[in-house]
Amino acid sequence: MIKLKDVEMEYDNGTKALRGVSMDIEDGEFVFLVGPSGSGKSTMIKLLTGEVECTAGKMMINGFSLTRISDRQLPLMRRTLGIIFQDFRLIEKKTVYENLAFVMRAVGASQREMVERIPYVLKLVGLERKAHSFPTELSGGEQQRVAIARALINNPSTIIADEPTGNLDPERALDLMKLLVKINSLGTTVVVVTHAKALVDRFGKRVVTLQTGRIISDVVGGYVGGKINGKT
Ligand SMILES: Nc1ncnc2c1ncn2[C@@H]1O[C@H](COP(=O)(O)OP(=O)(O)OP(=O)(O)O)[C@@H](O)[C@H]1O
Repeated sequence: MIKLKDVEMEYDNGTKALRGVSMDIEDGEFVFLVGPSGSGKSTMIKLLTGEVECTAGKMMINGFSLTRISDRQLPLMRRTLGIIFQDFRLIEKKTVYENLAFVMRAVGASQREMVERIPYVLKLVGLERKAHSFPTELSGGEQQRVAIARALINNPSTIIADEPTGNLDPERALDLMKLLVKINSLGTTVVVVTHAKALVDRFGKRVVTLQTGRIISDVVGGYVGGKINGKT
């Protein structure tokens, strides 16, 4: 579970990126985080992943209190998260299989666990036939699916995706969102930051809208400035 209480984030130069954000995300929820440029979405992702610390307020992520987390606990908290970046961040000199094995090895998985888990996750994202391809041999949509497979490989309880459809054409973007919905239906909490409002509208999920560092709307099935709960 993710819990934010009166969270503020002020950067060193005095910019207040978040101004008193409170929000709960239950286990198993699917949440879109939307808002105009500069509204604080990336800052929120950085806080959730422990990349930066909030300057006021309280945060709990999957049982860890981020406001007083130790250096020893931070990697353990991060293991509960699978993070999907817009620019994929795959290792180009490794095959798809090796990219995934690398991440499993980092948490001490055995060869046997890898041989079982990697084909399962590749099948889930529809890439079972690309295990031995290199990232440069894949389309943008396929590379993004490898990035999703990598985020899932260590079975995190929460997936956090930062603009995952940013580099994809509309059809691929829709497929990718459907894949995230499928992953969510298998029990993983999913938080997606996106600009793709048209896509968000199609799914009828919870939508949290940020504006100038504040939550201005938190509804199921729509976003502020367009349709809310299916009504205009
Ligand atoms: N490292 C930083 N130092 C100072 N100010 C920052 C820093 N990163 C972001 N900001 C500022 O914080 C505010 C929120 O930025 P943030 O990147 O979180 O917005 P965003 O909603 O993700 O925007 P976009 O959709 O354009 O990516 C902006 O005013 C931005 O200029």
